[in-house]
Amino acid sequence: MQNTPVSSLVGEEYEVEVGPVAHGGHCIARTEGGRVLFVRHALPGERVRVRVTEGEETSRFLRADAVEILEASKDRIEAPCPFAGPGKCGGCDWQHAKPGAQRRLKGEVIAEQLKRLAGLTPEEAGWDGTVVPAEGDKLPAGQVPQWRTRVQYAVDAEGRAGLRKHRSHEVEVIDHCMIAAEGVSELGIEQRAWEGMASIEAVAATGSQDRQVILTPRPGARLPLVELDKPVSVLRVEEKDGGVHRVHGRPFVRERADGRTHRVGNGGFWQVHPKAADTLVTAVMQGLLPRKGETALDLYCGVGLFAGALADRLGDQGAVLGIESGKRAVEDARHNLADFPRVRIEQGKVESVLPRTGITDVDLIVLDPPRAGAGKDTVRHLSALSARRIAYVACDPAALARDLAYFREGGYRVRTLRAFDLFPMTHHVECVAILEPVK
Ligand SMILES: C[S@@+](CC[C@H](N)C(=O)[O-])C[C@H]1O[C@@H](n2cnc3c(N)ncnc32)[C@H](O)[C@@H]1O
Repeated sequence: MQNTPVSSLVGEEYEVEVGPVAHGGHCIARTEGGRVLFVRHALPGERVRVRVTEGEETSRFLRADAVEILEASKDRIEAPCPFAGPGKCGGCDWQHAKPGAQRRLKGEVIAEQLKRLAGLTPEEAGWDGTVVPAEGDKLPAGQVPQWRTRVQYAVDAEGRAGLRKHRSHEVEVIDHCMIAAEGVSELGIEQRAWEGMASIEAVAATGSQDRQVILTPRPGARLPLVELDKPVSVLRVEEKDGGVHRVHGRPFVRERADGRTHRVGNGGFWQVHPKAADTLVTAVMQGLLPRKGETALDLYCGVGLFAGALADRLGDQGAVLGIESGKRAVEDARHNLADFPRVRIEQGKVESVLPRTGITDVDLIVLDPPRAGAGKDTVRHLSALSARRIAYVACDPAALARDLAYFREGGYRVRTLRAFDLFPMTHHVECVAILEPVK
């Protein structure tokens, strides 16, 4: 009895010309019959043989991997990582592209999203079209930046650590992740057996020696005795409800950015690239140009990265309100910003807390929402607060472009946009847009 539906096209092969890059780490191609393919492991302009990985006769598009390169792009290189490639680790999308080409591809995706969803050209967005590498990431050919300070490993049924395959629960067992920061690699997660664990997150803080391992056991499994060579704190996560418990050591790590130390507890959010927090604070402050005594909002504030940077610059007469949904992140933000009496952090969702604050005007706004963006209602609310400038920090160019269109309806235009390659080898990219009211 065959499980695969008769109409499945998985495993079918086609020879195709690869078209432009699309959001999500793949390129667009068409079969001779005109069927749209999202092709991974290919580059624009190449001629390749693809094998379908997802899709049926009736699907609007098919997903496929380039399994043979018939005519290669000049941007192609041999993937430096042995675990990258069709059917293997899903963590990196552009291992097979030269670093400069990776940034160009990300730039093309941003430009396409801006055009399609916000009707903006790069010039209209005040963007020079470049995606800038983080300081220190321009390396000689063949070398890969070791930037991932937080790595989420999956564990297979035999207790071996690895990374998930693309759009799959299957684990690609690895002995080393090339993009992991040295502090993460030194923990040797891949060299140990992790029976009974579902996943392991390894964290190497920036600017302190704090290291943390966060274990999620499978239901009923016992925790392994974690004896790593370095002093490492260990947390345990309940798989069913996400509750986090301290096993030993501190329940937080200390991250340095913008000349301050930030406590980040229970595996809460912190920028992953070691240069990201400083890069983004600099871009936001250069865009907002805060003045002494101004008032500001830091929305989706995490442990208070931008709220602290703003409070520092607004001085004793200024005031900052941060809003963050994570309970533990709010506790950390309040701790991190305790030396600023005129900073307040509210816990809850921006969309429900912001209307309750009764705030009717503010000088500056920073928003750094999760991948889904802020959405129409929140943007409409923000547009009515008469802010002199707004900084929008975005990890998803599609959500950014959608929200920029809402801001335009609210009377704001993009003054400048900058893009940073804070996730080398993957398709992810970070943008900072600075908005101001249309005069
Ligand atoms: C991209 S992170 C930014 C954190 C912080 N700005 C930083 O750079 O460290 C987004 C944050 O928004 C929080 N969050 C997600 N949805 C939210 C919502 N609807 N309202 C408030 N906070 C939310 C998450 O818990 C996370 O801390």
